[in-house]
Amino acid sequence: MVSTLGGLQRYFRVILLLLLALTLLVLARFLLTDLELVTPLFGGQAKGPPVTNIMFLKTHKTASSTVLNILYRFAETHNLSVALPAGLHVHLGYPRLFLARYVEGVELQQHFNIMCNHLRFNLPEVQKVMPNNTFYFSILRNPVFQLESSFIYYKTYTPAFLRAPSLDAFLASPRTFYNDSRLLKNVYAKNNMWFDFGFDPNAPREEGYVRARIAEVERRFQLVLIAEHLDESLVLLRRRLRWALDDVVAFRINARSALRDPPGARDPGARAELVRAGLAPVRAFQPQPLGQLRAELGPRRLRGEVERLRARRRELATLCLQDGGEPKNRTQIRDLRLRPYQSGRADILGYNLRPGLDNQTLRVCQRLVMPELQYMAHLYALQFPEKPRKNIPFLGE
Ligand SMILES: Nc1ncnc2c1ncn2[C@@H]1O[C@H](COP(=O)(O)OS(=O)(=O)O)[C@@H](OP(=O)(O)O)[C@H]1O
Repeated sequence: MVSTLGGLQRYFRVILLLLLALTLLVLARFLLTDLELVTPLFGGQAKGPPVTNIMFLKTHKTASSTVLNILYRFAETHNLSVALPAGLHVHLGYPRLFLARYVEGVELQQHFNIMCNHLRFNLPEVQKVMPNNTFYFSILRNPVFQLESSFIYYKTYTPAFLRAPSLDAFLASPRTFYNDSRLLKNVYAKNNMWFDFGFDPNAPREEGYVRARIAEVERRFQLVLIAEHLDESLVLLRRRLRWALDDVVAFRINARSALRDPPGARDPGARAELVRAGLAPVRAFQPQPLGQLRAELGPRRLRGEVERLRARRRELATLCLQDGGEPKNRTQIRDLRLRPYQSGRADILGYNLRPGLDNQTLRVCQRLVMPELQYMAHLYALQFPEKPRKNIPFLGE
């Protein structure tokens, strides 16, 4: 009887200890989560006012219009000056190397807060326009996807693409179609991101040369976003710029309709082919925004931040967009101010807004979906009311 009692006591003690351990575990987990909730967002982040002097090197076909929309909205909301293309131009001199004189009003106003339109990077000239404490960042995309996007978008403009019957044919034998001598029109066909950074896309593929150029980029650019991990990249951008969540929430701008995609470019052989053909020294860029973020925030917090960003985007899509945010093709977009510029063989998608939005909501929603050219023209009119408006011809189609 005594031994049975002793056995029961031991049994209950073990159960009690297990329960205690379980309670502690639950409590610890709760406390940890709770701490994350109560500590200010991005605890450990350098404190200070939001960063407002920013140079974004907008590379081609890399989700850069989505980032541009973020910067335009921030500039407009905070009444910041933007280095916009002069006169009726829509680029800052691209594909020529950037010169300060391509910026409207540069002779009157020496420095601007934000520079983000397409340009070919040329640091000394950029420095004439941007303040010393400017935050420099850019964006890169997997060169295979970038080239696929570029091929369709510039199909009817770039000689190398014009001559190629299909993307597969181009990838199988790029030299058949690409000609160095037509560089300025062929920039979209070879190492386009490399070219945008101001480098020579036809330079010999020497390891030392490539490494030296990458070191230059690393010295100047505080951050390089990766299109394939855009949400994580935006979390990191927000952290660096000390911005609010809504400042970096954006819808996908300038996407192509899937119906017109040619098959083939995404097969694994295509990448090898691209690299073999010398089309992608950019592959040597290996920035690690995800690695940096995981180290800074920890994987659980990073997941939480990305989820917060996505949840807010879903919320805004429900608030602003027709049909739950389903992108629309050019014929479906009724408001010309919201119809994106169309190019080559691409069917570039945009959005319709929900009818019946009140004025304040309409303003916010319009800006979230306003295509790049229209937004640039809008900012230009605000910044230079005395100048003739930018002419956006396709609006009249
Ligand atoms: N959020 C997000 N995530 C991933 N990818 C995105 C995103 N936003 C835009 N995109 C894709 O980027 C392509 C358009 O790039 P750009 O805006 O840089 O084009 S442009 O040079 O300004 O014309 C275009 O690629 P393709 O659809 O492959 O053509 C867009 O779909």
